[in-house]
Amino acid sequence: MSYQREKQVAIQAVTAAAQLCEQVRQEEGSLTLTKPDRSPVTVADFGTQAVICRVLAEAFPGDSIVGEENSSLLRQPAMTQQLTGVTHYVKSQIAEATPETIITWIDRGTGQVADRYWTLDPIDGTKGYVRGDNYAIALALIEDGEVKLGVLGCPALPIHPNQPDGDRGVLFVGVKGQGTTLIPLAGGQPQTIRINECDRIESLRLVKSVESSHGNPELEVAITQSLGFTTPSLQIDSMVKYGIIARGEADLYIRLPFPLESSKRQNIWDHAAGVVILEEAGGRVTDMYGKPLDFACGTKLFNNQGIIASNGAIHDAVLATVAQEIQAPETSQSTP
Ligand SMILES: Nc1ncnc2c1ncn2[C@@H]1O[C@H](COP(=O)(O)O)[C@@H](O)[C@H]1OP(=O)(O)O
Ligand SMILES: [Mg+2]
Ligand SMILES: [Mg+2]
Ligand SMILES: [Mg+2]
Repeated sequence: MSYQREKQVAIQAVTAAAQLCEQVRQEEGSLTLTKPDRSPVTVADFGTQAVICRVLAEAFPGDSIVGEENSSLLRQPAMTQQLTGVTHYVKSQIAEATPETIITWIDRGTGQVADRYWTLDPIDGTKGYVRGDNYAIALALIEDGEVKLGVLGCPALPIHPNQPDGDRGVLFVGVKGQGTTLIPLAGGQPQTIRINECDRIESLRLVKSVESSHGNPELEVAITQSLGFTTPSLQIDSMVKYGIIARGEADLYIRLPFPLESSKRQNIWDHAAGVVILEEAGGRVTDMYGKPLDFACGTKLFNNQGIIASNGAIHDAVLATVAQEIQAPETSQSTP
């Protein structure tokens, strides 16, 4: 299958969502609400899920969508003002939107994992978004447990890695068997991207989270030291990290549980789009034991622990080092 129509619809949906997110960030004062699990969510997370689910539902009415958000917080009587805010921004993208249709569209994203389904993180890296830094809108299509298409909208990412103060706003688009392209969010020619082919250890670079509570940073640093990395790491929020490796700006992203034996598992929407984007650019993604990620078992990666995403060439060496380091008790229990 060429996935041509899926790709075109996903790009259209993510581009509209990126415009919404940037409009909210420019116009809103206080952005953050708190979900029952204490994690942050904003008017833009809800607006983005509404817009993307609406576009997908129109184009592919039979497809299930598994998204991060649902409307339960927004439907509470105390949230009327926030729902009005979401409606205002969604209307900029879809003129006929009403509070009622928006609730329906958001909850269109509470579907089940199926033989064919979409997974959506309307804003990945909400903390980065609120801080004014990087974030990603992440949409992926999965068939038979394999990611076939991934689109990552990265509105705050510089288009050219060597021009950090230049124009921003990038779409990464990966299609199984067809490679990965980078397209400026404002429009322009798709450009095929590849991972960094250089395997000189001293030039290799880790890309890591800004938020230290999201992984096991001391162990992650111990692994890169053991591998011999000397180039300072990049720090960037969200799944943008996958795109950064896919275009050769960094070589490795490690996300390990804390503590190591934690039963917590990663959400499918936090990785699916990044996996196909990086693999189609020449990279490799597995769990910390080298197993492929299993997107067929539910909303979380229940069959996988930890994530290793790399330029491919160093992957086996990284897995061997991870295996060594996780057996060293003094690093495995370190505080993040
Ligand atoms: N306390 C947490 N533990 C693990 N993951 C988290 C936590 N809080 C947020 N996340 C998720 O981690 C990812 C971003 O982390 P990072 O930028 O450090 O890579 C996002 O998917 C984010 O969810 P969200 O999509 O709600 O932003
Ligand atoms: Mg969240
Ligand atoms: Mg996320
Ligand atoms: Mg999110």
